[in-house]
This record gives sequence, structure tokens and C-alpha cells, in this order.
Amino acid sequence: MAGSPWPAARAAAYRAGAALAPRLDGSRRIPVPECSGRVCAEDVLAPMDLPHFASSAMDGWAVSGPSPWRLVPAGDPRRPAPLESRTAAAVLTGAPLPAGTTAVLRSERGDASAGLLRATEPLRDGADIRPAGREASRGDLLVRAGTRLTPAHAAAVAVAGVDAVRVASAPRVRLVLTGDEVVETGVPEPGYVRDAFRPLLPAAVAGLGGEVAAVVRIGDDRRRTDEEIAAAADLVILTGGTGRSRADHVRAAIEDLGAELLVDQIDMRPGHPALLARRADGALLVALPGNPLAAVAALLTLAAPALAGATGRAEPRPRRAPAGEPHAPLPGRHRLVPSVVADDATGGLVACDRAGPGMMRGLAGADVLMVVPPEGIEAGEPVEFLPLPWSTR
Ligand SMILES: Nc1nc2c(c(=O)[nH]1)N[C@H]1C(S)=C(S)[C@@H](COP(=O)(O)OP(=O)(O)OC[C@H]3O[C@@H](n4cnc5c(N)ncnc54)[C@H](O)[C@@H]3O)O[C@H]1N2
Ligand code: MOO
Repeated sequence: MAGSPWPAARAAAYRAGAALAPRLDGSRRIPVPECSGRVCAEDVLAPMDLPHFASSAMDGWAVSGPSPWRLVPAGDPRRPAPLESRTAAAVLTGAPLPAGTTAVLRSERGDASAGLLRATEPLRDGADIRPAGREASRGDLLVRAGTRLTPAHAAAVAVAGVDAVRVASAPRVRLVLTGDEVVETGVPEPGYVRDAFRPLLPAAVAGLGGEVAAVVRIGDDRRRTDEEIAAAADLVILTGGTGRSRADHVRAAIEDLGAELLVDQIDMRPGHPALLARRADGALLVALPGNPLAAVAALLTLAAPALAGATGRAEPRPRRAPAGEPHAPLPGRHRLVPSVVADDATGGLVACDRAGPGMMRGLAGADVLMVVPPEGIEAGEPVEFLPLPWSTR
């Protein structure tokens, strides 16, 4: 049965997420060391020139004018007295330079004796001086609103003198894992499977900008499904039960709740049975298929754009890399394929083995999900890919 084209499903999920934003409880300022992983809700400007004083890049001497120099006492290392021409004073890496410094002479390139310092090799004017304002001028934009903050952003704004940043409130996500056959420990008996989702989804959802408020496991039980899809949350993500068998209740429960179906199946492989709906109170419901790789493909198609929209980020656009090999057409379906970036000059995307809809091994070895369009792709042609929520590529 046909569903939404893959690009349309992503766009609908982003719009639905953006519509969710006003119901979140507002942004707040948090200390910089806690901000990594959150979405910045303000433009962060440099409160000062960075560095805000000219400093030495090396241990050695601040010198004024050409060699040789008369050595003068260093004085207070934080407030050095000005250097007269043809004098030098000892400095340490990172220390403020006295006014009048024309260069820093590294300790291994100078010869000091009897109160006189000589350079043992030519010294360029300005050598080993870190000028003020080289990294940023006061008022420069350090981080744009809507940026997902990384530890590097946190460090970059901290060294510029920022103590707190305003972050978007993260949507509260309730994860509801269905399936009578799913067990959480040990080697399963025949007919049972180990749960793939508790180890994967909380970290993946956090990586996409959601705050996991609860993880709930229920059986293939209609009453419990009804309760869970109505539970308090900004986004309820369900796994399994999207099919039409007697054990599958998610679709009927969503329909009976009267939720507005925004995406009813997606023309993609794997992950075709996924759903996106909006409750009367505005909260979103995302139903992921039970097959684990299908669930990840649907998560990145629906939940990733929805969480981006809800936290004020730009619509995530797939990036492109050369296809490392050809893929035949599959009319009407986008394929999401766990792939590695080839470790050669081409950097082409190469599909991983063991990446069937129910498998995790291929994904575990993958750098990205390649998005093969319905018309297929030739080797070397640019192909879209989605980053994985836990990957650095
Ligand atoms: N007659 C049809 N049958 C199926 C169709 C179809 O179109 N017609 N679609 C297939 C596709 S595609 C998928 S995907 C699945 C979707 O199934 P459900 O969302 O209803 O999921 P379940 O039936 O509950 O489980 C499917 C599969 O996944 C395993 N599973 C479930 N939860 C977990 C978990 N937490 N950890 C690991 N594995 C899990 C479950 O044991 C099943 O093997 O339907 C196809 N069938
Ligand atoms: O598409 Mo199902 O989503 O094959 O695993």
C-alpha cells in the first residue's frame, strides 16, 4: 500500500515538530558546562576581544627592537611594566606582553649572560606574539541560535568569558516498546527476541535533541497501547505493532484516539509501516516498525526532523557524498542503507553487509545511512546520506 514519498514524510515531520515548539515550556539559561547536547536559543556574541590581551606564545623573553638586549626584571607577570627599546624581560607562555614588545624570543634561541641577551638566530618582528582579538573581536557571533551545542561550542564560549547560555527546552519523549516476544536479558528461548530498543533508542533520541522522560515496555496489549499513546509527553515514540495482524494494535489505537494522521506509511525500505500523528492536545505520536533497522530508518525520517523543528533548528537537509558503487532502481521507494565512508581517496559510500530490516550488525559498523533514490544511482554520482545520531561523520 502506498504511503508518503520519503522527502514528503521528512518535510511533514519537520513542520509537525515546528508546530510543537510553542507548547514546550520555554527556553532557559543554563551554565555553560551543562550546555553540550542542547540547542542554543540565542545568538551568543563574544563579550570581549579574544584573546583580550596580547600574550606570549612561547616561554622566553619579550624583546623590544633588534638583538642584543639589556635584560630587565620581569616584574608582576600579570601587569608587566613597559619595555624600553633594546631591553628584554623574561615571559612565560600565555603571559601578557609588556607594552613596547616587538617580538618574543624563545628560550632555546637566546643566549643570556652578564645581563645581556643575544638572539642565536634571526628574529622576525612580531614572532611568537599572540595578538589580542585574533580569535574573535568583541561582538563577534560565536554561536548562532538554533545550533546544536557540542563540547567544542561550550569551550569556545567559555574561553570568551560567557558563563551561561539560553537553550531551547528539549521535547519530553516517552518511549513505548511493544511486543510480547521481547525479553531484556539473557539468551532468548525460541520464539523470543532480545530487545534492541532500550539499548539504542534513549541515546539516539537524546542525540537528536529529545529528553527521554520515560521508557515503558508493554506487551501486545490494546488497553496498554491506548493508555500509553495518551500519556503525558510532547512526543510518544512507539516501537512494533505497526502491522495489521491481530497482535498489532498501534495503528488502530492511534486511529481510535482520533489523532490526526500526518504520515501514514512511507515509501521507503526498510521502515515502510511507520506512522506520524498529532493528538488533539498537540503532542506527536511516532510509530516505528518492530524490525530494528526499519525502526532506525523511520526514526531518522520522522523523529529526527520533528525534534529539529521542535527545538528551533533548521530543517535537516541530507548531505551528499559520492556513491561508492552502483544501486539499481527500485521504483517508488527510497532505500536507507547503512554505509561506510570508503577509506580511500574517493571517500565513496559503500553499503554494509548484514543490514536486513531485522539486523543491527550492519548499522553497528556504519558511518551513515545512505539514501538511495528510487531511480537508483551510478558509482561516483553524489548520493544523499543521513548522519547517525551517535556518529561524528
Ligand atoms: N502481511 C504483511 N506483513 C508484514 C508487512 C506487510 O506489509 N504485510 N510489513 C513487514 C514490515 S516491512 C515490517 S517492518 C514489519 C512491521 O512489524 P510491526 O511494526 O508490526 O512489528 P512487530 O510485528 O511487533 O515486530 C516485527 C519484528 O520486529 C521484532 N521486534 C519487535 N520489537 C523488537 C525489539 N524491541 N527488539 C528487537 N526486535 C523487535 C519482532 O520480534 C519481529 O521480528 O511487519 C512486516 N510484516
Ligand atoms: O520495511 Mo520493514 O520496515 O522491512 O522492516
